[in-house]
Amino acid sequence: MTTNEYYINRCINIAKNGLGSTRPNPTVGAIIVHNNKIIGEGFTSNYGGNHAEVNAINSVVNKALLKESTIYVTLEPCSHYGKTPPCSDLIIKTEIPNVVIGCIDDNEHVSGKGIAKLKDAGCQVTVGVLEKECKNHHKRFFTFHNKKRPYIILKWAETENGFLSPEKKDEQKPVWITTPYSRQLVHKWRTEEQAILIGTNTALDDNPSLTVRDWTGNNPIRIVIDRNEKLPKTLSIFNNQAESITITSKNIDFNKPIAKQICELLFEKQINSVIIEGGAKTLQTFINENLWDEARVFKGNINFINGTKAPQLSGTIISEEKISTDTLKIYTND
Ligand SMILES: NC(=O)C1=CN([C@@H]2O[C@H](COP(=O)(O)OP(=O)(O)OC[C@H]3O[C@@H](n4cnc5c(N)ncnc54)[C@H](OP(=O)(O)O)[C@@H]3O)[C@@H](O)[C@H]2O)C=CC1
Ligand SMILES: Nc1c(N[C@@H]2O[C@H](COP(=O)(O)O)[C@@H](O)[C@H]2O)[nH]c(=O)[nH]c1=O
Ligand SMILES: [Zn+2]
Repeated sequence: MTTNEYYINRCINIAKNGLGSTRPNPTVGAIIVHNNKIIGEGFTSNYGGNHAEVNAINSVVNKALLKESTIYVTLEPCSHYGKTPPCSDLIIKTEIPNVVIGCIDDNEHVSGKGIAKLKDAGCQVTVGVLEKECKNHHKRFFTFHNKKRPYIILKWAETENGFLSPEKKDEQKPVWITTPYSRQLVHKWRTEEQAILIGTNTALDDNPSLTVRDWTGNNPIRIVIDRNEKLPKTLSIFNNQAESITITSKNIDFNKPIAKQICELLFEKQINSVIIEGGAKTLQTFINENLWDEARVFKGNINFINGTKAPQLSGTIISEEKISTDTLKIYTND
């Protein structure tokens, strides 16, 4: 790893602290280095707050050192007035001479303009350090801007013999296939996404609340498919712990492919990521319409004799790990 890569990698790690609280804005990480020493760090504040560069610059105790420093940042510094003034202007004003950038911001308001501004002011700018890793870190933001839809994560838990739920259930709650450790990880994931979506049968059969209880962070917006508006408002998904949106035949046409229409609806609502937690029909609908980016599939070590079969998916496995007695495989769609 080169020195530049080492520092950009640090920016990515710092940025992860802001995942889920800056939405729909990207969660950027920035550090300031003077003579091979990190003198400032920052990540994007909650939506509407400071950008990462501002937080990093503010955190430097001896501001006189800025004139001899390098600022590292995962995404091109902004050049436009949004909720805050342009970061490229601040870098120029504070006279930081060197700027190292992970990837270009292809949002039409920025798209190279931040870099041009910095260069025009005489800054030494290096672009594309750990570009792939930075683009991956900003995957929600890039998918939203380039594909005009949210980043879509499919998630389910299946038994060793491939079932999501048993044929018969006595109670209106989930039958747990995975261990509490995996469930805690799922709650962490919920904090990282702007929305969570389930199908009608899951809402009725499991009565899930879809909130974050085993981790600290924001609850996602809960979205449920309810073609005929038959779901009782007493279900936990409609409680006041988080926002809920219902997708009915009033806002989409159920005679046409629905995943595409749901994506359009979420794009209109500025939702840049969604985790789809089932059931089988809903997950398979998004797979069949090829509207998914990542699938996180748990296999627990129990079996059901019969029941709802797990979805069928083909993708590339990018990681496989053991979580207690569960196996978690992550697929990407490429
Ligand atoms: N192990 C796990 O990870 C999970 C397990 N589950 C289990 O899965 C079971 C539910 O799965 P499943 O029955 O497949 O149900 P879903 O939750 O996917 O709901 C499917 C229903 O949604 C409505 N819908 C209408 N159009 C569509 C469409 N095009 N695509 C999808 N849904 C549409 C339909 O209801 P209508 O006909 O009324 O309009 C349909 O029957 C439950 O028993 C639950 O316990 C659920 C989530 C995760
Ligand atoms: N059964 C099962 C899962 N079920 C999923 O979790 C939802 C329950 O959410 P909540 O009410 O917030 O706890 C449920 O409706 C379904 O989407 N998830 C898993 O990781 N492992 C499991 O074994
Ligand atoms: Zn900015």
